[in-house]
Amino acid sequence: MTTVVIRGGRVLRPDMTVDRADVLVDGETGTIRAVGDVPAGDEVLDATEGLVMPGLVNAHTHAAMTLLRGYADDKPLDRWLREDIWPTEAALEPADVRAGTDLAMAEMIRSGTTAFGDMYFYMNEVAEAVEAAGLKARIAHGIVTVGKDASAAQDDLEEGLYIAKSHDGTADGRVRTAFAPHSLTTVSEEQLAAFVPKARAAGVPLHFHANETRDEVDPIVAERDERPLAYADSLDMLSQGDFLAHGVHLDETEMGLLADRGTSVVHCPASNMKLASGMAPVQRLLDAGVGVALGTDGAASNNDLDVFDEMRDAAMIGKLAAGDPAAVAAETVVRMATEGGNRALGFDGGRIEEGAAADVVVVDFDAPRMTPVHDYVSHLAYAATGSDVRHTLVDGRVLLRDRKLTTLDLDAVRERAASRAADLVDRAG
Ligand SMILES: CSC[C@H]1O[C@@H](n2cnc3c(O)ncnc32)[C@H](O)[C@@H]1O
Ligand SMILES: [Zn+2]
Repeated sequence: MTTVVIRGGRVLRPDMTVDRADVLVDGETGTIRAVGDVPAGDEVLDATEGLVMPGLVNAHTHAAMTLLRGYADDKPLDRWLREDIWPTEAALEPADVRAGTDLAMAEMIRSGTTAFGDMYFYMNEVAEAVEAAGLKARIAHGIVTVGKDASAAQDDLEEGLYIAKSHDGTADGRVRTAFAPHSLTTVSEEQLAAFVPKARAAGVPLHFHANETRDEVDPIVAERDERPLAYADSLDMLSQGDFLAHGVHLDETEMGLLADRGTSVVHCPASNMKLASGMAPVQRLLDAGVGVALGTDGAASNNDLDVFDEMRDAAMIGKLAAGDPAAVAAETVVRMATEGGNRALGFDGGRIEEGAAADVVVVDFDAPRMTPVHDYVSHLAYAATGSDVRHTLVDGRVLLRDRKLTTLDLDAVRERAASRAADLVDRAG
């Protein structure tokens, strides 16, 4: 099957207008061949009462944390990580990560995500899982050296570099990589100074958590008498193509630095709310010219991987943070979830137009929740959920057809994930 016609629906154009059009995608080249009156294809997908739009991008997650969904809730970040998450993750095995990642991808494909940014452990398994499921991902081994002896820390840093070098461009270019020190407080200055240049030499971007909580920012300022992103910049950690997660507590100078350097911020509104980390200054970031994408963060701090929810949350909390209902408007969050995510991860999706990557979803507009339709973009931002997604395609390949996964066996994936999660929690004691 090389060409697919998506027939009978409306199309969300790059300028955010909507009109009646069919779309022809080419599974050989992975691109959109035509939009409008299109010739016949090898396969037809029905889009009646649907909207054809660019696939959503979940630009910051820890996919296999689906195994820890609902395991520990209602604590602030630092206590949640130290008391619950890190002790349990210490018992992770490679097969857990495969099972949790498969579950995450099933959830993401079903809710219209076509690419994700992942930072976790056992990333050889993640690369294999992404290749098999057909999604796109920029993956990275997450490096935490705090609390480790010198040799274990060195191994962790080397593993981060090895994963970045060995998987980049695999799966026909669907798997890309990054170098991912977990944060500015969990990897030391000496280690960052030694390894960031190696990542630069390897030509991979950086992905790290930054400015997430006051408890993380204040000690950096107290110890160094400089803001976290000034410190990161001094270590060459802010470049074009790099992306940092959260960016909640930022001052104007840091926002200017991000804009100047071309570093994206992945806004994670649900995780920031659940952990009470704070309200990111999203409209101010956009006004400063910073690229902003959306991420769910891991399923343990969200607790789902639905980027539609993230759009709605981003719009709602963005207005609250700005004290302005016009801030972070519907069109803005749709752009953040599509173009912004692709830009942050360095993929070429995000537009329904001839020649663009065929990362495409069809969203049903026939649910009571979506009726009437005065404004399609309004519904995408404020009313739709992942359960409204009918079809998902990546590089022109159908991964969800009429709500049924084509590359993952959902029952088997759920069963394996539930069983590995139970064993993991037992092992962790
Ligand atoms: C070293 S792999 C990634 C690491 O990050 C942890 N994590 C999950 N959510 C967050 C968050 O919001 N801030 C910081 N770190 C987070 C995850 O459990 C892994 O240990
Ligand atoms: Zn995270």
